Amino acid sequence: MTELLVAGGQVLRPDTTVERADVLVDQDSGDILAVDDPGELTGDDTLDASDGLVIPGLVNAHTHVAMTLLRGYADDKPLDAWLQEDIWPVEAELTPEDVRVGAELGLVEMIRSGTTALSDMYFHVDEIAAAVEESGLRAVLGHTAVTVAKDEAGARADMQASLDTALDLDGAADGRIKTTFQPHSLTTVGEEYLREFVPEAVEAGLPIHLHANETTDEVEPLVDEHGARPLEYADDVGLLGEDTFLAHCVHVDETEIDLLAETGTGAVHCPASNMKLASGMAPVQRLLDAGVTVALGTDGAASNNDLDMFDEMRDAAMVGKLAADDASAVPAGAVVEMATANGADLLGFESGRIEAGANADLAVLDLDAAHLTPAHDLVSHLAYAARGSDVCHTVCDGDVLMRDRDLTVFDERAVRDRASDRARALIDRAAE
Ligand SMILES: N[C@@H](CCSC[C@H]1O[C@@H](n2cnc3c(=O)[nH]cnc32)[C@H](O)[C@@H]1O)C(=O)O
Ligand SMILES: [Zn+2]
Repeated sequence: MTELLVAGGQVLRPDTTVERADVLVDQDSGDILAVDDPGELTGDDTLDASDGLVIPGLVNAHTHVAMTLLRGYADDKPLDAWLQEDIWPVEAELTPEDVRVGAELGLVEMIRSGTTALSDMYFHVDEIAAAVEESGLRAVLGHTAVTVAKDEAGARADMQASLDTALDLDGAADGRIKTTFQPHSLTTVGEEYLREFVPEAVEAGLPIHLHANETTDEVEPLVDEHGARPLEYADDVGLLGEDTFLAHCVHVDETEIDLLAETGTGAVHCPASNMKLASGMAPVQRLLDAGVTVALGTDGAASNNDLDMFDEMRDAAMVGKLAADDASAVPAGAVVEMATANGADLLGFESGRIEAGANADLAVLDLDAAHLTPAHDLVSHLAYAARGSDVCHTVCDGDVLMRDRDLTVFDERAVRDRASDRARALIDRAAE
């Protein structure tokens, strides 16, 4: 057994208190063996956490990781126009190789900013899985199905591809990859396809991930068509339940919040994307008060425009207060839980907590910085003052993926060069 000691630091515990402790990791099983007082534990190798804060690896519970290639390509537009006029035409030109390097770029960015698990929605998923396998990170992947603007055969094939991908890839990369069945949203997948395929996914035991209630444009047509709120319709077609998590949930009313709580459906809040596309402000404190598990996601890099979960925590706390008109809403501890334990719970991973028996997925922040001085409250710093670039070490499944800011996986320079070249060629192709 090879044991790694994360030594000399302060540690964020599952109850969001911080204490001086060492963390012992079993690198073979990828689990945390023990958390104990400084100096009590010994290991074969040491990761120096002095001047550091050891936190669970952050969980990005909703993203489109390969969209890094479109970062800064189309800004300052609302969701519908942004997707239809800019994003979808370019995505139609994406090759498997593009998706591979876009994913690699996003995963590099995640490792650099202390994210160790992601939930992704995209296509050419084999390429994303290969990149995740190489990265050492943990991920929930899936093929996203869209049926609007497709003939019946094309629509059914896309839904079937979502089912097949989820069944085939589950458990890949030694169990670091899990999967979800992914209808894109309640307005981009037709009712007949949901009624046909959702029961199959549930029967197969597949978790489900989709976009829901992101903009008012997604709510009103459904209310007109079904005479019910979107999440009542989602419940009617069998989409809600403990194995489902919904991205966004911006425009949800009290009935829908209760429905999420009653069915145990999770919500992934994406504050930066919601602000940038002017989608609206999710009622996060009301969701939390109702007992809904709320996690955090960056969404794709084209609507954020980075994959830094520290920004997301800060944005969630800020816009949560504004939405509730209450400065005590969505406090620091709540956003830290959203970005760690809640995300892990929705994704179905034993991570998100620094405790014996949990996955050894963690990040160490260097606290020796002007913007983190003084240190009245390190949980406050995590939510409001820290940045992804403060992360000095990242560990996932017991493996050190970044040590002293040097990546041990990927040739970062080569990934960035290839991503820049492919992004440029992609935009040129789309313009032809
Ligand atoms: N475009 C493909 C499949 C969709 S993959 C997932 C999609 O979600 C898109 N996406 C990214 N951010 C958002 C968002 O905030 N809301 C809805 N879709 C988004 C993303 O660009 C990507 O096209 C098809 O038509 O078959
Ligand atoms: Zn999205």
